[in-house]
Amino acid sequence: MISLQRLTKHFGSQVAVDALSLDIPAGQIVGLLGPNGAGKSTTLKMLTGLLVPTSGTATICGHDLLKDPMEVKRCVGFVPDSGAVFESLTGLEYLEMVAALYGIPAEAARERIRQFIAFFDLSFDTLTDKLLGAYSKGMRRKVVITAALLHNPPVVFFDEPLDGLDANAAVGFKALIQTLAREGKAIVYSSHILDVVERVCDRVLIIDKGRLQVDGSPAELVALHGARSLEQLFTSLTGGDDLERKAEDFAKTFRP
Ligand SMILES: Nc1ncnc2c1ncn2[C@@H]1O[C@H](COP(=O)(O)OP(=O)(O)OP(=O)(O)O)[C@@H](O)[C@H]1O
Repeated sequence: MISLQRLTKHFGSQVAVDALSLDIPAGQIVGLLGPNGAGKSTTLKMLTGLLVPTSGTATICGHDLLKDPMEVKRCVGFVPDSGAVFESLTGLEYLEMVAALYGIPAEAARERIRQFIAFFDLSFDTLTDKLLGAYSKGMRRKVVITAALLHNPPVVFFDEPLDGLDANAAVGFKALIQTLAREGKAIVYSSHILDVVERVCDRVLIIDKGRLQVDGSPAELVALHGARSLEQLFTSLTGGDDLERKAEDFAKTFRP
């Protein structure tokens, strides 16, 4: 359903994403992990048409990213880590605008929006009366997730989706993506919350400096590398050795 073929992005002389090649079938939840600056967001931005690759390409639902960008956009939903929205619209205005852009008829859009606000426990009054600029971070996140799923895309990319969600909403969200995957959607989930990734994802990709380091199920990878957990595997692969000693040395600098 998603196929990357040597997907690459340079920013000047810096290689942010370095010849990534992989395939993701329908119904799979894939965790995209990597340290800060590894190239995760850049990869997702290329796959959603927000950044043009320097070389390589990808196909999504059979559509080539470079040759067929509009078809690709129809097939994907994206929750970016920025959570940026039009702050001077109400939540409902924003969602209706997104629905109109995807060509969803107004009545069907209202019904879908109603289902999402019930799921996320948002009040309809908040959605109609308050401008998005006045929403809390978590409320805004719920609206952005709703917007990404409104057109029922077969492929969904989430960049740190739990950021700002309270514990109840996070539990609901995890159940939601597992249900979406069972219905056949391919889901790519970029996050730093490793224990959630370990529990929710069928497959984990760890990238570092734009290159794919490992690819497999969490249990497989942990066993293969003789690690105690995904977190330990992650720190050993991505240069996090000696973190406790470094923390102690750093804390010492605050001593009088
Ligand atoms: N628009 C840009 N212009 C120049 N450099 C960029 C741009 N966007 C990203 N980069 C660089 O590309 C590299 C990869 O960044 P990216 O945002 O993809 O990392 P990330 O894995 O998502 O990191 P984080 O976990 O911190 O969000 C970084 O070194 C970053 O500074």
